[in-house]
Amino acid sequence: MKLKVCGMKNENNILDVADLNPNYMGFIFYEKSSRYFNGVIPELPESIKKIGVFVNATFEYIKGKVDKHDLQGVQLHGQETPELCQRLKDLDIAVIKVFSIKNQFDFSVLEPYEDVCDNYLFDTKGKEPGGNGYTFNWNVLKSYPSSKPYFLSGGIGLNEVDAILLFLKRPESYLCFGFDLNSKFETAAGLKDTTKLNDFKQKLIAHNYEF
Ligand SMILES: O=C(O)c1ccccc1NCC(=O)[C@H](O)[C@H](O)COP(=O)(O)O
Repeated sequence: MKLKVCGMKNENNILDVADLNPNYMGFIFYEKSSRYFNGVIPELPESIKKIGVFVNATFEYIKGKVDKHDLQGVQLHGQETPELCQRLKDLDIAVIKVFSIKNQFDFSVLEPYEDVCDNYLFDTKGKEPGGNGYTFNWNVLKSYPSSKPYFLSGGIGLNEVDAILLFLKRPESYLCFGFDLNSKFETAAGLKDTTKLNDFKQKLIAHNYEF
């Protein structure tokens, strides 16, 4: 299992979260977000991939942030085209394309992205392009047609652990390779509660899921 902690903002907090050794940390480069990242990312262990989160940004803007912060991947939350994904993939970084879901989803929209991104991330459709803080109907993923591993995201918190354990037993979850955690683990926008994050990880480890 992979753990991604998204919406990091504060340098000391980034280092504290790094001690939990998540597989990915997300930095939001979307100015309208309360988690907008405008700082310097401290040196992190190589095992933690730095992911930049963007919403309908241009190639030039994204590349600028990739170069400046030495990002290993990007997560695209808007209506980014397959062509843009391909250009970003050509930079030799991971491309995660996000699709937002509520109660239903037309999976045919994934088709043009199959060869141009590494993973999908399924988030909750809401007022904001991300960080809405509530879950979507995971039953929708029963008809997931792709063989690409995906992240489950959207409103995941400690209260969701039991539902996650049930979800992971279902056949459609075998391509779920990680969880993206954000607002449910915050004490303030962009400030993560390491105790809660650790509890989440340990609860899954206690059920024999490895990170
Ligand atoms: O978190 C934000 O403020 C945000 C704003 C705009 C685009 C993406 C954003 N977050 C990206 C994420 O990966 C979040 O972790 C994901 O949307 C789930 O957030 P939450 O529902 O708070 O768990």
